[in-house]
Amino acid sequence: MSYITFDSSKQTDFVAIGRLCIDLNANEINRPMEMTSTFTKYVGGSPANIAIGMARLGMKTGFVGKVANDQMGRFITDYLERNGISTSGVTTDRTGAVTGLAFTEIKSPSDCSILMYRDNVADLKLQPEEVPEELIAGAKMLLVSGTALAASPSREAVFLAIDYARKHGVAIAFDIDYRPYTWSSDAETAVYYNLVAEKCDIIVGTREEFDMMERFERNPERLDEITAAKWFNYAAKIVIIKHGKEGSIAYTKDGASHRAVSYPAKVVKTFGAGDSYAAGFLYGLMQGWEIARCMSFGSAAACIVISSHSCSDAMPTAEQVHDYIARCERGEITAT
Ligand SMILES: Nc1ncnc2c1ncn2[C@@H]1O[C@H](COP(=O)(O)OP(=O)(O)OP(=O)(O)O)[C@@H](O)[C@H]1O
Ligand SMILES: O=C(O)C[C@@H](O)[C@H](O)C(=O)CO
Repeated sequence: MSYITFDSSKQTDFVAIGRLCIDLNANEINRPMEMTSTFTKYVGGSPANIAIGMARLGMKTGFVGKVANDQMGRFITDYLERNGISTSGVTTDRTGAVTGLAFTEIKSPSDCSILMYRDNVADLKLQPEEVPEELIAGAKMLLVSGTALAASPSREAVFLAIDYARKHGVAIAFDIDYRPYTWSSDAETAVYYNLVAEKCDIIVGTREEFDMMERFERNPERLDEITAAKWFNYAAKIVIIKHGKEGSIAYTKDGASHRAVSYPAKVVKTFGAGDSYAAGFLYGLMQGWEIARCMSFGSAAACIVISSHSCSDAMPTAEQVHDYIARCERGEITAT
């Protein structure tokens, strides 16, 4: 059953809006960051990771965002272009803003954390007038990432992008992407996330991220089905709640639900799971696959990324994901 309609006449498959940042992943793993001295630099930012994932899977992809007017900004735009992602919607900040940095700490495969430097970042200075209506209008799907709502003018740019998408029949996916360090008030966070979620066809988040959005509502046992039911009263057709190694649950507007277990993985670090899962799932939807197959594909894509040192660089091709699933089915991959 197809829950989302994609306009096949559109020239671009996927456009994401939000932050373009840099990951600095500690090379000395299995120790605290205080004891590391070298890092490897990758393009980062959740929506950037997802867009790179979609491009790696063969989707014609574009990006709407803002980069710093420095070497990091140029590193990012060069990387996007080398990965076949249109940067026509990427503008350069001229105010001296900087590139958001995510220092990642890998204390153990299951104990990872991210230290984010996000003061005066260029990505939150994206202006509404810098959102290209024609790029969004020509896409099958727009991805909105929640952290872009953390400050003006980026916040207003996102709402305008959503309006463009709805005006032009573009499917809208919302990856909640809640990063507490970027927000100043719980109430402000919940309000803006809810205002966006009401307009989206697909909503993806962890149980904790939905808890943040529901902080003023009655769902004391945090039941996933109660969470999902709310959004079907708005624009949502699919609501996905991710549960880490325990897998994920997808609810659809027709009342069905689909559980997906995770695949085994030789985990290097846990972060990047959500972005690769989102890319794999959304790719599957765009192929017209059943929900369960989309979830499995996303789950396998996540395993490939969490088994790697990077997020963006490790985003897999479709062939790699299919191969990973086949190897798991043959029992060739065991979890560590
Ligand atoms: N340790 C793991 N082993 C195997 N699969 C995993 C593991 N952790 C996550 N996954 C897969 O990735 C999916 C998304 O992971 P998770 O629920 O951690 O999202 P997230 O918190 O958004 O990820 P991130 O850490 O990137 O923010 C899970 O539903 C599961 O399929
Ligand atoms: O989203 C961020 O700003 C951090 C990411 O770049 C990092 O790769 C990660 O945490 C992915 O989940």
